Amino acid sequence: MTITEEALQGKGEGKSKGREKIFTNISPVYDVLNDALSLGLHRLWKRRVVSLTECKRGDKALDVCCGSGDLAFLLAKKVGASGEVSALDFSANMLSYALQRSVAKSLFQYTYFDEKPRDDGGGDEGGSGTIRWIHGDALDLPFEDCSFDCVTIGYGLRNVEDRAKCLREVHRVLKPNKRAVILDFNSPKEEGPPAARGNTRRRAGIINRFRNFCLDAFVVPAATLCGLREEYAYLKPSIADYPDGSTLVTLSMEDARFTQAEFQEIAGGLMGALVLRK
Ligand SMILES: C/C(=C\Cc1cc(O)c2ccccc2c1O)CCC[C@H](C)CCC[C@H](C)CCCC(C)C
Ligand SMILES: C[S@@+](CC[C@H](N)C(=O)[O-])C[C@H]1O[C@@H](n2cnc3c(N)ncnc32)[C@H](O)[C@@H]1O
Repeated sequence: MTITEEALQGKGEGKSKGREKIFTNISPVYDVLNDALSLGLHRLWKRRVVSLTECKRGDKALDVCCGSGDLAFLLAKKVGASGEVSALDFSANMLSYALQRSVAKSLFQYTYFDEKPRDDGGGDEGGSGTIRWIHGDALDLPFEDCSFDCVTIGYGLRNVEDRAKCLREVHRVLKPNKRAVILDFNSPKEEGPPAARGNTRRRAGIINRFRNFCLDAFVVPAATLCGLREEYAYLKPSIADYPDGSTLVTLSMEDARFTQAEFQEIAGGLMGALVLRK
């Protein structure tokens, strides 16, 4: 069974182990390939996610499926020194890269700026908030109910074994009337009566075909050069298996009991942000 087959069709523990293996294997090149293959645009998409959270200085933020920490670092700037970020992932390797980046960032701040850390307007005078890196499972968050002022998931909901359970956990740990924002690839569905949905179906087809062309022509070949063909080949079927925006909205409201849910397309429809309020 290939690593993709294990991750998508494995039974129980096997599926989870298969997915963990993918992210552990890609962790050394994850950031570099994301920057190269999205021409750095993924950073803008993540900034958009953090601004959609409405989180502010002094808040307590949670980044689930944090990986190498992109969203956690952005949240730390946003909440400032008086705030706090918890960043959780089930891959120890990904977390070790996040920690290395965290150390490098704090060294850089003090090495190049002899005065207090530069405030780029995102955080307090005193720089970024503290980040707690936690080795844990998105399906069983180790936090009390109503712990956080905002929650983010960047390219994680598609990868967890039980998306509804993950959404319920996010709802549980979020404070009332606060926001969770979930970023991932957009996977518009092309079915539906042709007459009623001509343009929508056509646009969905264009988005899906363009994305899959990029995955086949650039992403997987580049990953193959790094010896990670299988791991990146997982992207296409995992995106195809991911619900479209309206289905994610329905799942968030009806199963996870969010009071508000909205799906916002990003990057011309290639990506999407699910914006939820408890
Ligand atoms: C940050 C991005 C993807 C994160 C990501 C998520 C996963 O589930 C993976 C699973 C297995 C391996 C890797 C990942 C993974 O990296 C999005 C940007 C990086 C993408 C790899 C590049 C996608 C390119 C788009 C299809 C086309 C972009 C066109 C743009 C105009 C440049
Ligand atoms: C594509 S990476 C996203 C990393 C980061 N959020 C970003 O935006 O770049 C997906 C991450 O989800 C983590 N992950 C997948 N399933 C998980 C689970 N059940 N619990 C915790 N982390 C999980 C993986 O280990 C991986 O680091």
